[in-house]
Amino acid sequence: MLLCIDCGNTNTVFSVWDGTRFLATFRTATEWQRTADQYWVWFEALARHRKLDADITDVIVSATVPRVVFNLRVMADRYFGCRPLVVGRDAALPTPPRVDEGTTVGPDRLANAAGAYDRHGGDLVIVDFGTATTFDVVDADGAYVGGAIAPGINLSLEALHQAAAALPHVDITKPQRVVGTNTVACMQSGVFWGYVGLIREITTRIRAERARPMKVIATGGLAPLFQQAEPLFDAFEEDLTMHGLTVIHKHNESMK
Ligand SMILES: Nc1ncnc2c1ncn2[C@@H]1O[C@H](COP(=O)(O)OP(=O)(O)OP(=O)(O)O)[C@@H](O)[C@H]1O
Ligand SMILES: CC(C)(CO)[C@@H](O)C(=O)NCCC(=O)O
Ligand SMILES: [K+]
Repeated sequence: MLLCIDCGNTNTVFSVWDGTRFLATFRTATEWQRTADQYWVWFEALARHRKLDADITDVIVSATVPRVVFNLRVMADRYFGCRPLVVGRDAALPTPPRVDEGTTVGPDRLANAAGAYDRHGGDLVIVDFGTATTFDVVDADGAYVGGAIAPGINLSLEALHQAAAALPHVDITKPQRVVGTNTVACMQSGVFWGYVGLIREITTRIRAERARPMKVIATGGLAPLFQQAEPLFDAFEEDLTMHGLTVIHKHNESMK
């Protein structure tokens, strides 16, 4: 079985893929100091709790935090007896990205592109609501060809709180009104409706710049909240990055 690891700047997610479906998904905060043994103790305890009979033979990693790769490699070697495929380092992609020379595209964006192309074909914009909100553009042949990076929603709210003494910590929600009548409502309005505008503007401009119809695919925990307010996306894929990792793994297997 394949263990897919998506290490974001905020959260690290382990998903076990049996070749047809994901049997289990476990989430933990990303901490670059975590050792191979710590990962394994955490994973093994949850797997046992879920009575997961997972014989992991392969590991694939997307790490937006480069420092975690070393310990994940040690974990794969020590506990699963395998050498992991690391996206952006030793994993071949179904279609290589077309970006400026010397640019290192985030591995999560490359996985998103591979996963979305597999499910929807080409000419896509993927909107991923993580630590950052990323827009990934996928060409007709499945290549990642660029996009946009905006601050993430929780990051924007946190930045307000950090920088302004009178602004509290606030969680995102869809406000009833645009005109807030208290501090929290004002902050939620600014970030929520500001984001609706940001998403609409960037997807509209990408479509215009590329002068062709493009499907907009959303992923990440906060996507449904925005779709509720306005039809911004053509589809929502909960597990897009993970699905992309299985696609990249399969491609590498087929080349052996
Ligand atoms: N209504 C909500 N309010 C606040 N947070 C939410 C809400 N719904 C989902 N979330 C959070 O959104 C996050 C979605 O995770 P996702 O994997 O998309 O990105 P992330 O883990 O935050 O970022 P990264 O992948 O960059 O580490 C989860 O941490 C989840 O708890
Ligand atoms: C933009 C993030 C932080 C989103 O997780 C990640 O994809 C990343 O670190 N990217 C590197 C830069 C780039 O993708 O162009
Ligand atoms: K993510």
